[in-house]
Amino acid sequence: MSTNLRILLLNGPNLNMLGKREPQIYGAATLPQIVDGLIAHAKELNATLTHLQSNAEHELINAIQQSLGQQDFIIINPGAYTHTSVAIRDALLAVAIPFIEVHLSNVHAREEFRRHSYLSDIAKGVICGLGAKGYHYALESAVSSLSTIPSN
Ligand SMILES: O=C1C[C@@](O)(C(=O)O)C[C@@H](O)[C@@H]1O
Repeated sequence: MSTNLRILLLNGPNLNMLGKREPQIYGAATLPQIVDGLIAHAKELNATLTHLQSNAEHELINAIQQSLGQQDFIIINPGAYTHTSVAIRDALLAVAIPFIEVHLSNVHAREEFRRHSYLSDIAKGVICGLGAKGYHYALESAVSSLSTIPSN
């Protein structure tokens, strides 16, 4: 397996409130607990995981832009920006880094407005409704897809 795959994990608005925020929907784990588990998992898979959570759309966009040439894959839970942000879609299209969209909750089993995503049709894949495990499945999928790309 190749080494040093670089994966950027982005979490959007209100995901810093995990653990306190509607735990019946989003679970009891805090974001630091989830991220620590993912960093450890990434290490086992010979990947480096960098994380940013932001409540500000422009910070997420800046992080996506700065990923060009620096990151091999993006795992993103855009939070509510999923349903509103043409700008995050455009940033992901601009850098053309493959990404997986993750949601803790099953957005299709909730309010109607959560069913539309500005990102899903350009994502490599979408995982929703599986709680924090969804991030781990995304990580495994990212590493396995990157590891099958032949290197020179
Ligand atoms: O903030 C969030 C979290 C979410 O992305 C999820 O992880 O289930 C689903 C979004 O609809 C919501 O706005």
